[in-house]
Amino acid sequence: FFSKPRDFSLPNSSWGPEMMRLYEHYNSQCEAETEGGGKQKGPWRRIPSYNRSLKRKTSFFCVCFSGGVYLSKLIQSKARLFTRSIKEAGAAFEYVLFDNSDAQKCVGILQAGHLLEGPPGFVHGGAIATMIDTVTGAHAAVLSGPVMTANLNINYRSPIPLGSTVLLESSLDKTEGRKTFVSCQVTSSDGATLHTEATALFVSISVRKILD
Ligand SMILES: CCCCC/C=C\C/C=C\C/C=C\C/C=C\CCCC(=O)SCCNC(=O)CCNC(=O)[C@H](O)C(C)(C)COP(=O)(O)OP(=O)(O)OC[C@H]1O[C@@H](n2cnc3c(N)ncnc32)[C@H](O)[C@@H]1OP(=O)(O)O
Repeated sequence: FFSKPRDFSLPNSSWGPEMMRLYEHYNSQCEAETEGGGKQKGPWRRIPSYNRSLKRKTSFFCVCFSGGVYLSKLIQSKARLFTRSIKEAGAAFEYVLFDNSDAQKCVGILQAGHLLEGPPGFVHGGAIATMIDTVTGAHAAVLSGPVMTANLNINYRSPIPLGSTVLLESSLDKTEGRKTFVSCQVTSSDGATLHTEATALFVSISVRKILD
């Protein structure tokens, strides 16, 4: 029943204690206290959830060759960001991203819901890849503006139990012209278990070129 864009990165009733603990840990560092007792910007910044609001124009190609204006418009009007497409709170991807521009790092806190099952009791590898793409992609976009994933290389080290909360940490490796290289580690919420490691390459794009 949401007619307006909503910020999905804020706590809801499905968030468990570990999700809340990590959220508070980073959120409390979004503001720092000055010597005079006032408030100033802290090292971390919460990234509000991205709500798709682009309207594409219907091209001549769409009208004539790919299902017509109706299908094209219908699909576009229903389009939603994949990771925010399941409405039941806690059922799939519950996550929040924080960015630290001085450290050139971005973290994602993920609580993996029951619809993300792969092997019985564990999170699907594609869902893990989706979240790595999301955290590294948002990080690259913060650093370099509009980008697309050109390469994503993942090593799955230990399975992620369904329902658990994990931390995804993205670090900038280097930028070279239009290319932004980042690395990502997925660990258990206490940092004791390394679940997944990845490297990713993002290439800067012209949004106008893609939409046209
Ligand atoms: C409408 C788009 C809006 C974009 C909005 C952006 C940000 C929005 C903000 C926040 C969003 C928040 C959350 C979003 C959530 C998650 C992010 C999801 C991201 C994705 O899920 S996105 C979908 C999957 N993604 C694709 O669907 C890409 C298909 N692909 C292409 O669209 C082209 O392939 C492209 C554009 C990548 C490059 O094409 P191009 O023509 O612009 O550039 P070109 O080919 O010349 O490459 C330039 C230099 O990159 C090197 N290079 C290229 N590819 C390489 C590779 N694979 N390995 C090693 N090097 C590579 C070349 O070797 C050259 O290097 P050099 O300059 O040194 O010669």
